[in-house]
Amino acid sequence: MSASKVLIVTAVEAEHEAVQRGLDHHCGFDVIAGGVGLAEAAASTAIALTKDSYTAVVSAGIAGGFRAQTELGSIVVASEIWGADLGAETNEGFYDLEKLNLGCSRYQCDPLLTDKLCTSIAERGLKAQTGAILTTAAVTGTAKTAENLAVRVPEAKAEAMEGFGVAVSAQKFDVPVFEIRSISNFVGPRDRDNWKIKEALAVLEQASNGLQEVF
Ligand SMILES: O=C(O)c1cccc(C(=O)CC[C@H]2O[C@@H](n3cnc4c(=O)[nH]cnc43)[C@H](O)[C@@H]2O)c1
Repeated sequence: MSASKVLIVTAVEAEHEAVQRGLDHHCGFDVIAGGVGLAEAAASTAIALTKDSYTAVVSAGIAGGFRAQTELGSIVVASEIWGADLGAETNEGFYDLEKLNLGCSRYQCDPLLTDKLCTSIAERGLKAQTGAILTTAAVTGTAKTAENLAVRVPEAKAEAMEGFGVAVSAQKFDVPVFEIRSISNFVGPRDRDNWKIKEALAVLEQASNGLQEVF
């Protein structure tokens, strides 16, 4: 069986450093800060995948949690990665790419490895759960938008800005994709002053250590 080599893609340098600190050994893991947003993440992931071959790709970073579903400082491991903005707004509601017959707007993550990853993270004393992670072009800033997303995707646990971009590039290279997010804030009215970024980065560091048991 070939040795595993995992590409971990964060958005910003602070997340990149947190993931690096969490890995006891870096062999078998390449960590890059791919940039903020779906486009940057997709391009950075694709470039990395042309330069080396990987057995898995992981989108990792902080995220907003849906208030009824998560706690600040907890971890969400994606069972599904949604491109939540991809589609059309209509008088009858939001039509995703599947409904428009224009392509794929969500990726399923391998359930066995997703569950193993969630267990490995929980064994480190962290609160961890699996669920859908939405990728949005912007950080939700109102209660109405948060409600609309939660109604449209009841299984949504978290919202971030890169996962679907990482997933699209991974899929084009036929590499399994995963996403792990530490919850820094709640999805809803913009409350930037109460984001717990430092705490979420510390949790991301601890959770990253769990990657070594799974991959
Ligand atoms: O609104 C601000 O002033 C502000 C200040 C610092 C950071 C931001 C961001 O937009 C961070 C986006 C960045 O972090 C991830 N993230 C974290 N929480 C959320 C969220 O609730 N919704 C979407 N993305 C989130 C995201 O993946 C980006 O990498 C804003």
